[in-house]
Amino acid sequence: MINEVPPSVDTLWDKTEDQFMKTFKYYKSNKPPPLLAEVINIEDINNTDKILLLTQKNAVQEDERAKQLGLRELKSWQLYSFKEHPGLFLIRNPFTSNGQRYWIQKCLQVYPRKPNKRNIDMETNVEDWWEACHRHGRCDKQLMKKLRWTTLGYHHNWDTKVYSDDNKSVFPEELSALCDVVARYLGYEEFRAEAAIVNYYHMNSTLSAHTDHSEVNLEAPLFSFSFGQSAIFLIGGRDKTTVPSAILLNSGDVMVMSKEARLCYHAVPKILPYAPTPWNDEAFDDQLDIMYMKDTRRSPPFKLNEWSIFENYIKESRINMNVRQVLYETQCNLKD
Ligand SMILES: O=C(O)CCC(=O)C(=O)O
Ligand SMILES: [Fe+2]
Repeated sequence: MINEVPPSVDTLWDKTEDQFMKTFKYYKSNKPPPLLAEVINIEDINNTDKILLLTQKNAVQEDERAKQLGLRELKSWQLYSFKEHPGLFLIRNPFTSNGQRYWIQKCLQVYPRKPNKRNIDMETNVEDWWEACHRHGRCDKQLMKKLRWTTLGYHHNWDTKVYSDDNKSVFPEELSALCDVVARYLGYEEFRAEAAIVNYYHMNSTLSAHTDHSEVNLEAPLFSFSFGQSAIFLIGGRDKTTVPSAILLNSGDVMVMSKEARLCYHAVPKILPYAPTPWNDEAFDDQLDIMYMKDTRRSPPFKLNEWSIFENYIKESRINMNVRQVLYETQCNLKD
């Protein structure tokens, strides 16, 4: 009788190895730069059999808020799913040019204001970061580069990873409406935007492997909006032994992590320049009749002639708005 060969130490090691980290390092590298042939790019879908176009134009119900939020008609949206990642969806840039400008402006001029929390709070107590960056007609590049995140609604606690009813501010109405439109499009009628992290990336920034599990309700989807330069987004499995897929996220793209994908490891190992400038394509003054843009309560009126200062930022940066529901629909706060 032939003895079965016991699994070698090598094979055991392979199974438990941090495959995620290996892939992360590969894409993060500058010398040599990574090859992009394996990266899933929805702008080049003929090149991949890993995604499916799901859009059913006839079945889509329009939402009258879409235009006000800088979104195109819902029937023109392209929705993709990923064969290897159940629950992961990507809507290819559903924003108009003015829509992109509007959200970029909100993320720079409005969301990083107190009482929202920011990484820079450790070293400065400026009320209004964007204003401080542009005081006296100058541009403080050093302060500008320092902002890496700001949190909205229930503030993410980076140390304890636990949300608290005592640590939240009002969630921006327009961002909640944006998520509501996207959530309904996907059949999530009950979704409530309650917490967001706005991430600011420069060309050399990365975001390491993590899962987002602080929310009480992990059954609700997570909505991720990307603007500016592109990112290689990695998504793997529930632990780091799965080799992750690499997906290119471009300006305007909306990624939705639901069900299984909501629990999976993900990361951003690389920011890549994005040659098109969709925020310029058809941005005209006469399209600025967007209701939320006229909302002057929390943000100054949107002025097109100011766009150049936002453009200077976004042509060398990426912004990601990462929005979550924290509670179950039956809860009003964490203590319920
Ligand atoms: O920047 C991204 O695309 C992902 C951000 C993210 O995963 C997070 O904020 O938890
Ligand atoms: Fe995340």
